[in-house]
Amino acid sequence: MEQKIKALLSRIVHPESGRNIVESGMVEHIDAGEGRVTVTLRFEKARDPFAVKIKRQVEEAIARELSLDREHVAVIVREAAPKAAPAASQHTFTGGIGKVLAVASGKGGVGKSTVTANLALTLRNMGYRVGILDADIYGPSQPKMFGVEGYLPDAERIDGEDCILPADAMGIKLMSIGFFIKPSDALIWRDAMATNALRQMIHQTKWGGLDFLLVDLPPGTGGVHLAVISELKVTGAVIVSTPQQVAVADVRRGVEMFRADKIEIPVVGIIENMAWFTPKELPENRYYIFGHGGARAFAEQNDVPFLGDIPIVQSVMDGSEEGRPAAGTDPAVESLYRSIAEKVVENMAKTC
Ligand SMILES: Nc1ncnc2c1ncn2[C@@H]1O[C@H](COP(=O)(O)OP(=O)(O)OP(=O)(O)O)[C@@H](O)[C@H]1O
Repeated sequence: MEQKIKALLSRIVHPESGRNIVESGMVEHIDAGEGRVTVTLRFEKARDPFAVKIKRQVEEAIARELSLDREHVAVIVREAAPKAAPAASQHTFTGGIGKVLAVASGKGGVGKSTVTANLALTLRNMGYRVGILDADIYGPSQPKMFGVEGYLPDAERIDGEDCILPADAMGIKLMSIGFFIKPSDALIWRDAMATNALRQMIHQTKWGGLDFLLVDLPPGTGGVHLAVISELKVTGAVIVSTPQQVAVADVRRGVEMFRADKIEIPVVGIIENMAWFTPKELPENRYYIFGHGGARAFAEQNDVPFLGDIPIVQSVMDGSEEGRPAAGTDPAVESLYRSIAEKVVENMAKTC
């Protein structure tokens, strides 16, 4: 039985090495019997970006070929310990990236990922070449925003270097930490593990030529922010806030983080999201549920440009659910984002 399993696993190839997983010694152990199979795979790299894909391929192949239920096939993934520091001479595919715009927020749930997706699509529709790096390790939502959740990145070899292919999300090159981990993994990830994977995603993704790379950061300030800042030359940052969040210390801390000594990343502006609500039947009415004007005042007091406000709109929420950002489908939302995107381009040209 073990030989039979080995034979079928030898058809599975690691996209980066190009060698089959049996030949390259990745199949550490096979335990077969009583209608159950357990396979232990060993990956040389910590957080190998292809571990999820290969694990799934192994499960599918065994279940299919041996006519077993999927729950009777267990694949254990073992990985090498993460390396403490990156290789100094690491090759990078970031050379064609023009400007890097970090999108940050003081707290979670304010719509930072939604704003990133809509802003990226607007820039794309204005004719720019755009990429998104979804670095929100605690809840990577860009794959869902663009309806590419099932995407499993493949590898390609260019000039002797391995690169990972990003998803094509409505003409935007999208690389997300969500392509490599299960949603249930996200919460238990520690910054150190995430940093290692992020570093690979930044440098190994085949970005090609981009005018803008938008980075969807986790909420708050932390290790991932520092990792992104140290691996990528971030040209500017945008802060997303809701009216009730705007005056609080978290937003100020966000601004201070980018402006800190030795970091010195210009804050391109602040966007107020969920600024008001207009019911469909009363299109002239605006209800400022969470307060009014706070972001503008904060911007003035802290010498940060105010980029604009976005109301609570059903189409924005539906767009995120359906994998089609509203800035590409709802003309009212499109025009709000257009005005914000123009200011972003202008402010980046001026200050970055
Ligand atoms: N302007 C808006 N109108 C209506 N719904 C919105 C708007 N902005 C965001 N939402 C909805 O609010 C929810 C949270 O948005 P999102 O996931 O973008 O927040 P986030 O700040 O990125 O959160 P996280 O902390 O998980 O990273 C989503 O359901 C989204 O569809």
